[in-house]
Amino acid sequence: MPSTSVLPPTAAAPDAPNAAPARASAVGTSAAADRALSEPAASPSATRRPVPRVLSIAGSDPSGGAGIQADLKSIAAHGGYGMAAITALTVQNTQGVWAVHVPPAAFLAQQLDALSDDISIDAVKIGMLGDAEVIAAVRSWLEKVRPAVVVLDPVMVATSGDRLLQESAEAALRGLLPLADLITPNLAELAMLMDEQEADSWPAALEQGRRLASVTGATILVKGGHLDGGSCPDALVNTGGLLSEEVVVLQGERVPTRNSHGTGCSLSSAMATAQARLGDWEASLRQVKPWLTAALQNSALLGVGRGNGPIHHFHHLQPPASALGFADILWAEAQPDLEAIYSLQFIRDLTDGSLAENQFAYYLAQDAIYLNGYSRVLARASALAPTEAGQLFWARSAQQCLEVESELHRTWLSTRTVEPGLGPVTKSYVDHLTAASASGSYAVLVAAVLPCFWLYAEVGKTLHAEFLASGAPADHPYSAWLRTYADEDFAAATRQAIALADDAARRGSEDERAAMIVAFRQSCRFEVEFFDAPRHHA
Ligand SMILES: Nc1ncnc2c1ncn2[C@@H]1O[C@H](COP(=O)(O)OP(=O)(O)O)[C@@H](O)[C@H]1O
Ligand SMILES: Cc1ncc(COP(=O)(O)OP(=O)(O)O)c(N)n1
Repeated sequence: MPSTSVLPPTAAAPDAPNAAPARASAVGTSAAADRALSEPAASPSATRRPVPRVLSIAGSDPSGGAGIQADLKSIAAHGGYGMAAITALTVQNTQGVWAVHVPPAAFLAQQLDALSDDISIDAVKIGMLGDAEVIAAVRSWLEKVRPAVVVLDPVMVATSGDRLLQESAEAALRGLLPLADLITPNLAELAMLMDEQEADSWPAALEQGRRLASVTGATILVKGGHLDGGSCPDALVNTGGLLSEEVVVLQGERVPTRNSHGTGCSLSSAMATAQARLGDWEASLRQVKPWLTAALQNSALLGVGRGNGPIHHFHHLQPPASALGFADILWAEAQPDLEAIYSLQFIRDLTDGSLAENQFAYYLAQDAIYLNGYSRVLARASALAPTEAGQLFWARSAQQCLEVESELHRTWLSTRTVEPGLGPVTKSYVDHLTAASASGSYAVLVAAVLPCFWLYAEVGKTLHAEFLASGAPADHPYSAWLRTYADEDFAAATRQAIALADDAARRGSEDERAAMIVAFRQSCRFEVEFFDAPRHHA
């Protein structure tokens, strides 16, 4: 920990108007390098507040995972009072950024002045800036109103690959760096700020971080999110003696999830808030990193979007994932696909009875082919099951599949004319299940076969309820089929399959559980495609 004797006096009294000490103006000046010693930014005692007032100057992400929206959640999750001045509006969801609109910089300047004229700001987090004019507006405000904690996340390109800062503004962003106390670049941003190649290893990243710390005088948070491998370290680097050592590394495990949308935004605003409360960067990172890891671990519970989903900022207000069954996590993962199924034309037409007969016939024929392959895979699950109850359940289910297949041919398909061929979606789905059965992992196999029980039962229950709610019209062409969805035996079998998956997850390793989620998600995706296939291939 830094001794208080090396720390300078307070930059601004907690309730006094924000003061504006002189700051170095460009990267690479010796004044900038000296700053860490002469005026290390966070002046602990004065900035420590039970509920710090934290301003985020960043872009808006309407999907709520990154930008201002993530910052406000992150600030609140760390006990701060959040404020937001919006630099840019994005058209964005979990799959990418589709457009960016940057309002006039003068309007942002007005917002910033209105805030600092009225409110003592304990910490500022700066995120997406968009263009050079916005950077200039933020810069002149920072030079005027110098909050005690300034965290700069040099947002340039989203994980999706979309640009969030005009290329022509990169030099202006470099010029802003010495005004920050903490800079939180990811590996690509770190390389760009140093005008060097991206680091290909953790030691190389730390070296690059050290160079950036030395030219800016700021503390650098080097992030390991984009590294390969099972670990995910972060490090604080300061060459001016602000930390207990020049480089302080915090090890961390990599969470096997693709829900990493907004991790950088959330981390930087959490650090700004924690620093305003604790006045110590190391203590702040020690508090923030485990929170972020848990927010990633619990992200599946949110079930937001079909791409890189957001993290769960308020996971600590809910039972932790470990207290929930693994099946709850799988169910959260399935929600986007379930929603996709309900919005399919095939499902809507089947429910209201307007579905073309050839599409229904194609669906039935593919179902029969699928059930045959599915039966073989269930038989394999029976062979691998660790308990007799599991062995019996999967064997019985395999047999029932063959019985339903033969019933389909005897009744539903006997009066219809359909091409008997194996459709592309059916083939891909069965191939995926067969690959899971060849993986040798019972847990992965059970996760792969589960959506066919679970999503089908859920969709069936909903469709049947809608059919009854519409008065169960006698002339509905698919009424007999919709009534089959009410089968209580299938619902009971589904409950048992879920319980067996839960049990398999409990017995499996961490890696196996991660592989279960991947296999389950893939099958959920195939469930959507299976219902959509008649529209394309009938
Ligand atoms: N899969 C993961 N598991 C654990 N921590 C992660 C994971 N992905 C990112 N992080 C953490 O999220 C934070 C943001 O890191 P990073 O992804 O490198 O930045 P950015 O979001 O700006 O691209 C860092 O603290 C990093 O360690
Ligand atoms: C409005 C907005 N600001 C920043 C980002 C980038 O967020 P970040 O946390 O750096 O990382 P990803 O979300 O790209 O993983 C954004 N997307 N939108």
